[in-house]
Amino acid sequence: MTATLPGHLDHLTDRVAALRQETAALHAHLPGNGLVVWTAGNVSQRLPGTDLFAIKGSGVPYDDLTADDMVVCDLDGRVVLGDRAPSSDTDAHAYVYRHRSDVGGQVHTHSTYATAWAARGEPIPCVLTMMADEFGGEIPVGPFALIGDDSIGRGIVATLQHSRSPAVLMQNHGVFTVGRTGRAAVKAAVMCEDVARTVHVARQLGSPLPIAADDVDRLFDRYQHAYGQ
Ligand SMILES: O=C(CO)[C@@H](O)[C@H](O)COP(=O)(O)O
Repeated sequence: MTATLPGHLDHLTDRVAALRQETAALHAHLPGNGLVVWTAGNVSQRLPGTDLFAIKGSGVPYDDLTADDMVVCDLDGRVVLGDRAPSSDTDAHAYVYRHRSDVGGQVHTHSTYATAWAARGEPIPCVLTMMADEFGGEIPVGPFALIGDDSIGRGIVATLQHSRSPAVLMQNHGVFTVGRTGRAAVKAAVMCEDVARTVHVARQLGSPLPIAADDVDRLFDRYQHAYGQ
């Protein structure tokens, strides 16, 4: 239990407080979009330019989440601030932050449709323009990994190395997403569930049509670089 930052990190006090507040607030999007039940899932965010990140305390109900329930850890997963035991996935998130300097936020959910694909170990094929836009191809499947150490993180990093997708379906487990910010990772988790559901329904009706690889590239490029304001 550490109620204040260690002395050498004193200068980060205000930024860490803001990070904990923002990370707590992002969690509301998970039950809000039907991506989790009870205490499943978590969000983390890196404090930019530092070796720190904030993550949900383990097993804390979403209704009760406040900034004080966000545990601040270093990139080895050691707690530097917080009264709670950190998320079961802390070592996994830490591994991803250590190996992906471009990642500023991560989300984990057990959202129903995407997790049903994970249970079968089947990637979601790129058959929707929205998938090309956000994921740049299929949503890949990572290996089965036990919970509690960095095994999940290793699977995430290894799988996403060969993909433009910010989401990976960890086999028999669920969805893990990465983003430049926590908000971007939340968006990827919301969109992952949406396309998982649509492609599932399409498969009940027939055979979804793949999108040609060069069209996937064009769609991805437009959405990533020209879409929006
Ligand atoms: O599935 C897992 C473990 O990967 C978690 O999502 C749990 O469902 C929630 O764990 P905490 O973050 O509350 O420890």
